[in-house]
Amino acid sequence: MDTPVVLITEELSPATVTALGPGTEVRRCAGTDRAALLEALPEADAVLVRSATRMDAEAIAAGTRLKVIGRAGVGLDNVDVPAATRAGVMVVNAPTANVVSAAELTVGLLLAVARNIPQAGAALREGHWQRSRFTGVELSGKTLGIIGLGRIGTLVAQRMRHFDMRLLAYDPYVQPGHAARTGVHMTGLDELLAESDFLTVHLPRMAETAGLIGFEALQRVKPGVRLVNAARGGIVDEAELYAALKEGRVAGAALDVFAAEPCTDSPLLELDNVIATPHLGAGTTEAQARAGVAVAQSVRQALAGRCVPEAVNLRTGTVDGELDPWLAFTEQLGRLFTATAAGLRGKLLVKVAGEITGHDTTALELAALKGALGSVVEGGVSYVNAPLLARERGLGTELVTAHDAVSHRSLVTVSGALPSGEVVSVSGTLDGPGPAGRLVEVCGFAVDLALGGSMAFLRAPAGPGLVGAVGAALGGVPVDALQIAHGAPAANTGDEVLLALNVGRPVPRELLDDAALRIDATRSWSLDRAA
Ligand SMILES: NC(=O)c1ccc[n+]([C@@H]2O[C@H](COP(=O)([O-])OP(=O)(O)OC[C@H]3O[C@@H](n4cnc5c(N)ncnc54)[C@H](O)[C@@H]3O)[C@@H](O)[C@H]2O)c1
Ligand SMILES: O=C(O)[C@H](O)COP(=O)(O)O
Repeated sequence: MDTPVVLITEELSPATVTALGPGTEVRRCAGTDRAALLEALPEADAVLVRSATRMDAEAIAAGTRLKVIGRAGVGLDNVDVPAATRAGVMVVNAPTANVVSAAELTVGLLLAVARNIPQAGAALREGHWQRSRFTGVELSGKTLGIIGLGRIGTLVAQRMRHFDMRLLAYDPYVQPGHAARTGVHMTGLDELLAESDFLTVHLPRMAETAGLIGFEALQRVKPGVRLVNAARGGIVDEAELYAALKEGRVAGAALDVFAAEPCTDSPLLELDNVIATPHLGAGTTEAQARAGVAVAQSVRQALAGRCVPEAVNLRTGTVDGELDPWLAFTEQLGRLFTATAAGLRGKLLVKVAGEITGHDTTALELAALKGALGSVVEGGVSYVNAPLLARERGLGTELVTAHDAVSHRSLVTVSGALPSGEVVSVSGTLDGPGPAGRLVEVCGFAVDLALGGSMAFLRAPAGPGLVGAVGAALGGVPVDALQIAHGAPAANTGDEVLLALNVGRPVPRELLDDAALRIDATRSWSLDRAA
């Protein structure tokens, strides 16, 4: 396999590259240079971005080899996650890496806007010792209205409690118990706006929140309120804020984020009662190291073809290391299922039994689906888009678990019913000899063959001379193992047997047809080595 190319499009901590390890080729381009980005993406297996690189549908489509987009930070408003999902590209972020830094910056901005610290410092540098001009207000005893009580909002609340502030929050999605534990009183937005001396915004930017603090909200604020936004630009309407600041209804604003970034020419920057920072919330050595390393580790896993449970567009639980080999194995079973069923209809049932059920096996359902769809869907199937592709084809999936795997320590079975009602199933286990895992059942026939590489199967009436006839038909195809399998006791396999073969190279269709003809096979199929 070629060394995967990881494209880094923004300034990331040096620890990020170290965490990517030696098995990747790191390339760089400026994510804000659209032409350079679109030119570099077709050769990238992974792209690492922060908030300034627009990974929209066009950029994702340009990344024809792309397997993963790593966002070294929280916000994903610059990544078109649905477009990535459709393209089978995993999206990973580092949702907690910079929250403490963002909360600490918010505390700094609250203090700065209360005490005019940047303005006073700038005046002093210009030679003006002006004490009364920069008289501020205390935080103690005032009410802080927190809009969005998620990770950062909560950290801000925890910190501002120690400034003796009364804490209100508006967040319709937060459980009252959580707020109470943080010492915050939940209110409606109107009440919060009317009562707060300071407002701080900690929402994601999305359709519902864009412009939330606009004309109407700013009409309802307590006169003289001071506002901090270190979340996302555009949640506070900049033109309306400008008007409110000019009027004095809002006494001051501290802004770390802007609707369009970089932003150096906003009229807001001309106002004395506005202080501003250039999107510095995550700008600490610690946050950058944490975000870069977390995302690099996820990217490595994704490039190794593993499930990354932290991926935002992946439907799975935690994946224990012990489950890793079962993922690839179950994918193989999924491929064999499709070859055996000669199609996919209705529902794919994934049964996991035995010791591995001690782990969260949700990912095995995805693995089976990925394998089952892989050979029949054009354009690449990944853990990410497999559920979507299945839904589009009307294919359902169900995972069932059982403690007891009967004669194996652990067993995975992938099965489904054909329109005729016939049930197709394939079962295998990783227990026992051989690294590839063993195929132990095919449609009720008990086999014991290595699963992997190329295989061929013929279902035919029992009788003498089967092996010789098949051997003669396959001619020069090297046969590593051949078994005549009989139906398991409870299986409805009639008087038929299954000839199952491990072969050294794919069996050409015409040779398999010839073999089938010679033994009156009712069905024959093959599985080629996975690409
Ligand atoms: N300035 C920076 O550098 C910086 C750094 C980190 C994060 N951020 C931004 O800060 C914001 C908050 O980050 P977080 O990690 O706390 O996110 P989070 O998801 O933990 O919290 C967001 C909260 O907003 C609430 N919410 C969503 N829609 C709402 C609505 N319509 N009304 C009220 N509440 C609503 C959610 O219930 C959630 O509790 C994000 O936009 C993130 O991108 C900025
Ligand atoms: O969403 C985030 O993580 C912050 O806004 C930080 O963005 P940045 O990585 O571009 O600094």
